Amino acid sequence: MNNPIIGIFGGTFDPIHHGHLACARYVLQHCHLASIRLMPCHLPPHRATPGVSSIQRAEMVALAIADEPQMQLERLELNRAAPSYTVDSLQQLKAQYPYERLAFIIGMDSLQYFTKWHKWQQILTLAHLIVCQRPGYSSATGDAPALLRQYGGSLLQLSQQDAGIIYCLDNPDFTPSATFIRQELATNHQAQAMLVPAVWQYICQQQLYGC
Ligand SMILES: Nc1ncnc2c1ncn2[C@@H]1O[C@H](COP(=O)(O)OP(=O)(O)OP(=O)(O)O)[C@@H](O)[C@H]1O
Ligand SMILES: O=C(O)c1ccc[n+]([C@@H]2O[C@H](COP(=O)([O-])O)[C@@H](O)[C@H]2O)c1
Repeated sequence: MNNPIIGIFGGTFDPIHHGHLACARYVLQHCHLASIRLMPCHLPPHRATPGVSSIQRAEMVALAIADEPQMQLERLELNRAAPSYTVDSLQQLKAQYPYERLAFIIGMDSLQYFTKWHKWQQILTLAHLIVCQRPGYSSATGDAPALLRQYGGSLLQLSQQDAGIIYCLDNPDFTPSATFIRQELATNHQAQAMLVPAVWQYICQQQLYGC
C-alpha cells in the first residue's frame, strides 16, 4: 500500500480567485489526493514583489477555503525572508511529513518555464507535478514538450511512484487570472464574479487593489 499523496498548491494568490479553487477541486476529484495545502509565497521568485503583503494574501486564502474541508492553508513560506523557492519548501514539508508523498500543483503557464525554476530537477525528486490546463497555454510550447517526454506519466504511475511524475490534467478552462482581476479592481472596482464573497469583502474592507 503506497503512502497517501498530499497536494501542495503554491501561488502568489494576489488575490486568490475562482480559477485557483476550480483547479484545486478538480485535482481533488480526479487525483485521489488526501488533501491540498494552499501555500501563498512571501517573495515570489520569478516576478516583482506584490503590493499586497503575504499576510493579507494568506488571509484571503484562508477566507476562500473556509468551506472547503479538504483544503488547508500552508503558512511555511510566510516566515521565510529569502525568495520563496519551491525546492526549499518541499524539503521542509518532506521533513515535516516523512510518511506522505507530495504533489506540487501548477498551471500550464508555470510548466512553460519550469526549467528556469531554482533546482528544478531536485523538485522532481521531492514531489510529483500535477499540471492544470490553462486557457492560452499549450503543452506543445515552452519547456512543456521536453519535460513531458522525460517525466510525463499517467495517474496510475503517479499513484505508484514516490515522486518525479509530471501528470497533466484534462480539465475544462478555468478563465480567471489574478492580473485581470487586479486590472478590473483598479479601473472599475468590480470583480465579484471571479472571487469568493468573503474575499471580495476583505478587499473592500482593507481597500486593496485601488478599491
Ligand atoms: N485559471 C487558472 N487555470 C489553471 N491554472 C491556474 C489558473 N489560475 C492560476 N493558476 C495556476 O495557479 C498557480 C498560482 O497562480 P497565481 O497565484 O500566480 O495566479 P494567476 O492568476 O496566475 O496570477 P497572475 O495573473 O498574477 O500571474 C500557478 O501555477 C498558475 O498557473
Ligand atoms: O522555485 C522557483 O524557482 C519558482 C519559480 C517560479 C514559481 N515558483 C512557485 O510557483 C508557484 C506559482 O507561482 P506564480 O508566480 O505563478 O504565483 C508559487 O508557489 C511560486 O513560489 C517557484
